[in-house]
Amino acid sequence: MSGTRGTRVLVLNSGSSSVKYQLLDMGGGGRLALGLVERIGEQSSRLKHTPLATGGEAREWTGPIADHDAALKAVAEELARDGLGLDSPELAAIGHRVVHGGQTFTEPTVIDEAVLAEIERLIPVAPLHNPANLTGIRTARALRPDLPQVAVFDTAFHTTMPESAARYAIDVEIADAHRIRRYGFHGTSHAYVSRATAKLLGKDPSEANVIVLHLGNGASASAVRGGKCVDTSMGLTPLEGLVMGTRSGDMDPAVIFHLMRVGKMSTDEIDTLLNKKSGLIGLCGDNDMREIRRRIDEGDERAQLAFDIYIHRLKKYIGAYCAVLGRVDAIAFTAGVGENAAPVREAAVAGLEQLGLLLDAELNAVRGDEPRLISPANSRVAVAVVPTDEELEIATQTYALVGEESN
Ligand SMILES: Nc1ncnc2c1ncn2[C@@H]1O[C@H](COP(=O)(O)OP(=O)(O)O)[C@@H](O)[C@H]1O
Ligand SMILES: CC(=O)OP(=O)(O)O
Ligand SMILES: [Mg+2]
Repeated sequence: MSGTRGTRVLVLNSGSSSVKYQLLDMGGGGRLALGLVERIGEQSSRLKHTPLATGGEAREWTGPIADHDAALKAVAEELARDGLGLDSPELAAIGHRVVHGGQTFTEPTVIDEAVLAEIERLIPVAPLHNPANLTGIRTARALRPDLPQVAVFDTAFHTTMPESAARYAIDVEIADAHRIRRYGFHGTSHAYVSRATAKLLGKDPSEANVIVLHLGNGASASAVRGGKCVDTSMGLTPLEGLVMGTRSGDMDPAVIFHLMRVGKMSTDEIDTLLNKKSGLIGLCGDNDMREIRRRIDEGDERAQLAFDIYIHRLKKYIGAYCAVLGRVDAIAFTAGVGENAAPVREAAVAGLEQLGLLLDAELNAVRGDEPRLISPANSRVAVAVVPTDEELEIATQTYALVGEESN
């Protein structure tokens, strides 16, 4: 069976309300198709599918897509229209992004019932993500029960964090009994981007110290020393750290007791408040950085305040990780905001000359899909924009594992 397997890998990156996907030929054919389903669960769900293999035009439609199961079936239909359907014998495996792997999963893992049960057990510590990941896996398994399905965990890259960074300063027995520690997320992106940044500097990853700022809807920073993560901003769950689209990031935990005792809010209400109604959307009503910048240009003070709080937090993490690493070779901006929002990069680095960080305004304004430097030659620390590619990284890890297993 394995000898007849093809070389294609379908990657599914299921977010809380979206699915990003890519079909790649790992035998040298590159990307065959990619796309995105967003606003799942709303009336105006949107699917955008780009059939790269056939050189066809991107197809786009909007309409209600109820859940991740329906989203994946819609994706399968689009792929089938291009002759790239999930029934293809050329498909070697399906790779899934899984956000929380706890301490159990430190490597890409072929999914079986026991793996599914563990991902399900971890739902309380990734409430926005693991349920969507599970639905994606179950639907994909139903469509192709014969194919290996591989989970690639966001948490895996962060398992090298020393105990001094991974532990909270709480009672050790209680922490261990409940497996409370800092796991970190977006690890596939931090791994890919830190390596790509080293390459941009002409260094081997084992020689480069890099701060990666992954700024998407969820956002996290990591300190990577010689290719290994030594600290990251997310913790037990993807709620800690930076200000995000809808999540608060760092806060005095006593805010929660106060909301319970004085605000009379329930645990679930507070959970929803901090995960879905905080961050940029809580501060100004918008979580899309494009919209926030547009409002700032019109003089909107709430949008300006949200932006300032977002930048203040980001700066604190840059400073902290300079201290953690001691020597920093580069800072890399990535993900939707990091790759596209020049004003965010400019504001985050402004005033950090003492830390060796300079920005070239003209380079910062250039748009592009390739990794690029945005600092002048005399900047002691290089500042870079390095587009992430979680799907490619997941495909690479999936194919390596499936190839290994079939030998
Ligand atoms: N041109 C742009 N300028 C500013 N922000 C942008 C731009 N394009 C995308 N973004 C931001 O990127 C975010 C999505 O980033 P992405 O990495 O795709 O997030 P996720 O994977 O978490 O859904 C959007 O919410 C938006 O704020
Ligand atoms: C872990 C996490 O926050 O992921 P995302 O940015 O996709 O929401
Ligand atoms: Mg993302």
